[in-house]
Amino acid sequence: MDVFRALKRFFWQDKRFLLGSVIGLAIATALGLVYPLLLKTLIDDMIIPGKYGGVTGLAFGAVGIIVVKACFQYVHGFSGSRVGNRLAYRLRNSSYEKLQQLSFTYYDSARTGDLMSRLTADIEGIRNFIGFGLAQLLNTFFLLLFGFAMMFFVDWKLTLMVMVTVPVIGFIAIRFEQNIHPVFRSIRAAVSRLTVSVQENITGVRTVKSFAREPFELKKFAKGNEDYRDNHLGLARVWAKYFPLIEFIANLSVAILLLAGGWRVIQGSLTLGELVALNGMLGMVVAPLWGLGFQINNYTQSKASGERLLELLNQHVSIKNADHALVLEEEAIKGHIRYDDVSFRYANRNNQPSALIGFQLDVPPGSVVGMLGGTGSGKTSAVSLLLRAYDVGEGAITIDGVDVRHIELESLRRHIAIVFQESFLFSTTIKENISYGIPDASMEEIEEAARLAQADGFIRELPLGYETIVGERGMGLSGGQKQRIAIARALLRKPKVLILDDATSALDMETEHLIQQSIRQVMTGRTVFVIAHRISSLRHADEVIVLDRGRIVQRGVHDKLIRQPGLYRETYRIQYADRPEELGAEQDAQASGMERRVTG
Ligand SMILES: Nc1ncnc2c1ncn2[C@@H]1O[C@H](COP(=O)(O)OP(=O)(O)OP(=O)(O)O)[C@@H](O)[C@H]1O
Repeated sequence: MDVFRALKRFFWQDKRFLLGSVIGLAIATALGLVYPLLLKTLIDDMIIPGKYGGVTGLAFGAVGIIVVKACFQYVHGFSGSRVGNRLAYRLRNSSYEKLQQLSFTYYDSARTGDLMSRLTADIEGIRNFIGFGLAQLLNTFFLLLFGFAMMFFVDWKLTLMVMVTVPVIGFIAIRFEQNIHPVFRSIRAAVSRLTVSVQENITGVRTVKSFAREPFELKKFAKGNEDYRDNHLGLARVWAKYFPLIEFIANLSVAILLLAGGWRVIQGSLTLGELVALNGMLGMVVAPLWGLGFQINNYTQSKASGERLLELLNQHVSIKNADHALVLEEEAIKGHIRYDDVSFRYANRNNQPSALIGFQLDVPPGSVVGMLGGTGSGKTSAVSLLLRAYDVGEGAITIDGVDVRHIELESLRRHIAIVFQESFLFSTTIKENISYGIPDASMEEIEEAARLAQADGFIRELPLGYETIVGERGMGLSGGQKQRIAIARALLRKPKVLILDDATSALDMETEHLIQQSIRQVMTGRTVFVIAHRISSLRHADEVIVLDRGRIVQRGVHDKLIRQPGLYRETYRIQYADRPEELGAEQDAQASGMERRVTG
């Protein structure tokens, strides 16, 4: 019950409904137990003595009981669904809120399908148990209590005889629970694996098809499906082992009653009505014992679901606000960024070299920093640390002298806009995608941002213009179009710091050049980080950092770097190799100290 104790905060405020559900069912059940007593009265007091006058009254009494019983059943159903649905609602909200709080580190290893199944199937399992299963489990207990109390009242000796089977059934039920719980846990895990595989297959369907890997995917799915089936077969095996045992022992008690009770009726120490009543009551008590397996199932299943949800809800949030964190005010922030001897290693890469080592950088407000380096050299990691996607391992990053760890997260991220390598668009209109960071932006502001990002033109050519729905539910856009929408989204925020992480890689050089000009115009006096593999994206930077395996190996302006041997010059040579005249002219210009713009 520890799991449910831990989940108490989600349903305890509705304890009245929980109680209503339990008490409603308990009273309805207790009323059901009155029928055998009515039968006893009918046989012993009316049929055998031949006094038929009371039969009508008895029938009306039975109808009355049916009506009251139905009312209490309604209370059970109504209260149960209230508590269950409210609990599920709160759990969904809290889990979703937790998903928003969890940091990048968590998502580095989380699987979408698994999270989806926690938020749907697992919550559903808990809703069913708290809403109905719990009341039914308690009802079985009440039924045993009231049932045997009434049987005691009719004939205690006979009742004691049939009761010997109850501890045996109880013992088997407990063993059953112990055996079935791990099976349920693995069923839930198998469902989650299956969901992950379907979700990944759908998301990556283009890759699957273009590599003609459908047979492989089918095989992979079949493996998961087999796993799921085998788990269910395992469940069926446990059922098959315990169910007949419980049924046999339950029926044994009926046989004991018929044998001993029949003998006593013949002897005259028990009336026929009493035997019929005892038989009826025993049937009522034994029936839920058969169902005990189902209820235990329900309980263990929802316990397994609860464990999975608690695992998510109790997940440690590694990046959060420090006590008395400083709120960065729009007017006060200058944007002076410093990396002081920063080293960093990803939590899931303990045995591997650090992503950044001794990273030192001073970025005065209003400057443009370029970053170049091979794949995996640490460029994205360096900028991710600035917005606290992760916290530095050693050293510190400061903005205007304040350690980013002491700045309120929301205000830190409000002033930094990042355009990622892969632009993500939500399944909504282009307009809403651009205004994602500033939901109340005016149409003019949105259009202006799109113009700056060279996106306005193609957006207007779409049949529904800015109202066109894109993303999963909408129409597809080219990589370059998506990048431009993502850049417009960032520019609309007029951030103090703009980070372009290979954000123009899908654009032709001319468009890229136009966007660079816009950015220079919008970001005057503000700080820009440009991560790129193209020299044309970096050549106007105030300082270019060249990274290799997490270390800064070169730094300086374009003019200086093309004269030094190293990655920058190599990249420059490769990219301009097919235009030796430009390379030559460039070098001549350098020699004569002239400035010449290369647009590529
Ligand atoms: N989320 C992550 N979890 C674990 N390791 C990571 C993660 N992101 C990056 N790494 C590793 O950290 C190192 C630096 O990666 P980073 O993404 O910073 O490189 P990069 O220079 O931006 O590369 P690219 O140009 O390919 O984007 C690499 O070894 C990479 O495998």
